Amino acid sequence: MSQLHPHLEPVYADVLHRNPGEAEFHQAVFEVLESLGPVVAKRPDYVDAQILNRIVEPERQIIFRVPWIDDAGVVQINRGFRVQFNSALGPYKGGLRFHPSVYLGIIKFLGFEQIFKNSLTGLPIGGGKGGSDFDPKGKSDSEIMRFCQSFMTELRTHIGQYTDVPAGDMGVGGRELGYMFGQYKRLTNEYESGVLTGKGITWGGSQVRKEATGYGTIYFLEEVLRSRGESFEGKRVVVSGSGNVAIYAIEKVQQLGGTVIACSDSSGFVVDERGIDLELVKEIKEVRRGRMAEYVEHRPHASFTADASIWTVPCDIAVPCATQNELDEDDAATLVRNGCTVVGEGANMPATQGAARVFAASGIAFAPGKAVNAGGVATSALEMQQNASRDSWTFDHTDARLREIMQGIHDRCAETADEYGRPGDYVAGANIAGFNRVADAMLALGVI
Ligand SMILES: NC(=O)C1=CN([C@@H]2O[C@H](COP(=O)(O)OP(=O)(O)OC[C@H]3O[C@@H](n4cnc5c(N)ncnc54)[C@H](O)[C@@H]3O)[C@@H](O)[C@H]2O)C=CC1
Ligand SMILES: O=C(O)CCC(=O)C(=O)O
Repeated sequence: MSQLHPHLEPVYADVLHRNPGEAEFHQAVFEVLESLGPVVAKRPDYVDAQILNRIVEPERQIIFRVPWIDDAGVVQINRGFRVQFNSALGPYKGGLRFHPSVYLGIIKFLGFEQIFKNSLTGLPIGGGKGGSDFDPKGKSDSEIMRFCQSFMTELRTHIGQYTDVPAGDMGVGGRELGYMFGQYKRLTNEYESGVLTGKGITWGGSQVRKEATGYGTIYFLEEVLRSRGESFEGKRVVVSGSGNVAIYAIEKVQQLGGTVIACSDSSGFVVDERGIDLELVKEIKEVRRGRMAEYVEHRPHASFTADASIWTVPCDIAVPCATQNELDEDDAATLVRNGCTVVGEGANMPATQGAARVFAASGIAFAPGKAVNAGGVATSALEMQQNASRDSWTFDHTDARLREIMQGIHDRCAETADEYGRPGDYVAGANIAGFNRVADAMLALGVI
């Protein structure tokens, strides 16, 4: 707490007191407050209007029962969540996560991050997040469908194109969104395309949404490299994870001339010095829904290592794209020692606070998830635009918009860091630029 500005210490103390046991939420709040000292010093009106105390309290938190019947005919019960965190800039917007680790603290950390991320896009979207402790691993298609239908039966009361627009996150992709949209349509008797994003192309989705978080991550890092007079050409890159974000981050690195030599899943990591065979990863993960260990059965020169850290693999650029707190202080020190010069968070909060401190002290470029991975939600906002105008843009047009948005986010972070006396500090730049836009809107809307 000693690193916080005196106006911010009581805000954080209150968060700890009011949200006991929610470690990830505490971490996400601390990381933002840590950057805001210069802002509160400059803007006493934010302090007077209690903007800080208000922004850390969700506008609404919904927790509900999700009963469903498994293939053996046994009734199962999961818990569903939707945290509608802040709607100063637009309807709540953020994904749904299905993972056994999900509890209120995870959803609140993700929803809190989403406020600033969505603000950074410059688009009219507020912040929210949801999900369930349902574990999709090993479930049949029919079980996934029954779960999604039950989840949506309750969620539908709380969402809508002008209210709250969910999308995918871990464990929620095109298949799950399809089942949820189908159930929403059935319950409401309306084809309200704008209620969910990440939809399939034939039923109201946008080109590039599937690729957007991964591509956007690499477009952001391309700008980081450009600002240092470098490019992806010839760079050795390590990408953790092998899900939606990781797969399309790998694809874009390869298109830009870099070599991704390692990727992972929760069981371990693969190293392929000839470059990861992305078609094989897509086949294993998107089609077979299998494990990364299967990779080496097809590429015997590659290696698979179970239960160890992927960050021991020497690289120029590290892109964590799996999950929160997957890269700790020791991993960060190893990366720096091995010559890594750029780290960009494709996942939400993958670096621990200790890791972030190591990166900051080492002077390497470290760019936070709320800026780097904002391309997913930005393209969701483009999907909402297309739905509202009953339009459908081409892949190239949408991709060009995404690239432009990511360049804008990069420049906004870099310029804000300069303006607040923290040149090169993408963490401070992202937190301050994201916060200021929301704070100004909250001031204008009065005490609500
Ligand atoms: N899907 C999206 O549009 C967006 C996702 N994100 C974030 O990106 C991250 C990944 O999300 P998705 O790719 O959508 O999920 P996903 O469910 O498609 O893939 C997650 C991948 O991470 C792996 N994984 C999980 N825990 C791991 C661990 N401890 N070590 C190594 N691998 C692990 C899984 O095996 C899987 O391959 C999450 O932090 C998510 O919140 C952020 C912005 C948008
Ligand atoms: O596309 C969206 O609405 C949300 C994506 C998301 O969950 C995220 O940015 O973490």
